[in-house]
Amino acid sequence: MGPGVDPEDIKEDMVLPGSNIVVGPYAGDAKIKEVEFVKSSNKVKDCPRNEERGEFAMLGRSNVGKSSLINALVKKKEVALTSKKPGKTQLINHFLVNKSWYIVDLPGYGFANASEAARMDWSSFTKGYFLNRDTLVSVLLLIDASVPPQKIDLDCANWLGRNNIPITFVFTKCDKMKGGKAKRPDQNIRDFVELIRQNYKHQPPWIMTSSVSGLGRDELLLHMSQLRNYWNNE
Ligand SMILES: Nc1nc2c(ncn2[C@@H]2O[C@H](COP(=O)(O)OP(=O)(O)OP(=O)(O)O)[C@@H](O)[C@H]2O)c(=O)[nH]1
Ligand SMILES: [Mg+2]
Repeated sequence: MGPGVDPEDIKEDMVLPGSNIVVGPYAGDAKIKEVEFVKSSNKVKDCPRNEERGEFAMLGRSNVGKSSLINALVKKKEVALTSKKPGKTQLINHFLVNKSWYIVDLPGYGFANASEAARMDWSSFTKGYFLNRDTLVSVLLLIDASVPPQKIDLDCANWLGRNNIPITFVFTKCDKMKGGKAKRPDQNIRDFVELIRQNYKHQPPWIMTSSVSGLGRDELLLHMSQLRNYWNNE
């Protein structure tokens, strides 16, 4: 999994630790020098318009850690607002990085006490975004590694796959090593990757992260740099 790399040429030291991502010729400057909040939109047609700027959308269950991951990537505490209570992010929020590309914080899906109407609303709203946003480089689909694979995440992954929307699985909360009966993150990830393998012809990239320990941060940024450079050169 890496743009511009022939699968036959992959050597072990080209694979980023804690992932299946291969570093290839498109990998480049991954540093974040500056980030600014641009705007919140409640419709796709209100989102910032600039055909040159690729963007990455943070998607995942409510509370999975989307806003926290954005803050970890940009190394700022409160760029994106976070909360213990699900449903914190309600709009499409654009953050401009290095004056050249966007990170997009989206509302989470599937929080337990959302009404049916609110759920329908979520899906038409965000589905519209995915289907109509030409500058989308990749969706980062965040998956909570501290719980076993959830149907709602697999449904979401399958919907994106069917619609040919590029996706990277980003496992979050990999620092959570609770004992007891709960399975550990590494086992949950293995289970999830196996389920994905059955549904995809080509395995999408996946990577382990933690916004608490910083695990996977630099690797994810490097991955995003090669997706971006590939997108820019297409
Ligand atoms: N242990 C641990 N906790 C995390 C991590 N990332 C996020 N959290 C916690 O999970 C909770 C939810 O984080 P958010 O970043 O607000 O989640 P979100 O996906 O943006 O949620 P919504 O905006 O409601 O969709 C917060 O209490 C975070 O502190 C992580 O890597 N490790
Ligand atoms: Mg959020």
